[in-house]
Amino acid sequence: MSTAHALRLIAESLACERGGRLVFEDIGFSAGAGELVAVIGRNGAGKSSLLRVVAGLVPKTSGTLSLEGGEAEKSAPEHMYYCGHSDALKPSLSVRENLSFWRSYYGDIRLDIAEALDLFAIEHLADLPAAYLSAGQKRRLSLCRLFVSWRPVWLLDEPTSALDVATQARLAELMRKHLDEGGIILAATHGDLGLPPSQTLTIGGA
Ligand SMILES: Nc1ncnc2c1ncn2[C@@H]1O[C@H](COP(=O)(O)OP(=O)(O)OP(=O)(O)O)[C@@H](O)[C@H]1O
Repeated sequence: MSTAHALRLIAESLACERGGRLVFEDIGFSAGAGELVAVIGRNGAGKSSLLRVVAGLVPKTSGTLSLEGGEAEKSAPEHMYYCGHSDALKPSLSVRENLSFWRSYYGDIRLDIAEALDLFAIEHLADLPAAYLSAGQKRRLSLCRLFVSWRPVWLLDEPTSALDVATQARLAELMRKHLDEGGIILAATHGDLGLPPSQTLTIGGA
């Protein structure tokens, strides 16, 4: 956790093609520890694609990406959590089992399962199969993953979608805490994240 204070995520002249079509080009940013970058733009502009490129899930067509100040033995994506539109839950596993899976997958254990579920007030749902959760409950569970293990860079794709107003405020509070601890957040959004971004990156000319 201590290395995070020297962290800097730098992207230069990034371009991305999907399905043989150029989605964006010449995208750059530099985000240091404690910074929130809001990624904005119209539907289909490439916000999700950018987050997926940064996470190493989609190849960049050109440009450079680097993470300075990370742990030498880890790759850049190993410093990152990617929370996409789909909540990445296994429907037949219980809420607790889903979170346990991610906790052992990510390592660097931080909170226990009950503590993490409690952050988003879903501890009472721990034994329910994920398939039975409402959309907002699924999103809450997906966000709990951020807290079971420590990863300094959070890539959040419309993190407030499906969340009620109180839970959006809770997420903003927890994002603030992560930034105060030296984390970096890139969040694609069409709305208000509940805390002011350090910088705004517009994809596709909005
Ligand atoms: N797997 C894929 N294969 C081909 N094209 C894709 C693929 N995924 C996304 N695209 C295309 O890439 C473009 C950018 O999509 P992306 O999801 O990154 O946009 P976005 O800015 O996040 O949109 P939204 O605001 O609607 O979520 C779209 O035109 C989309 O159709």
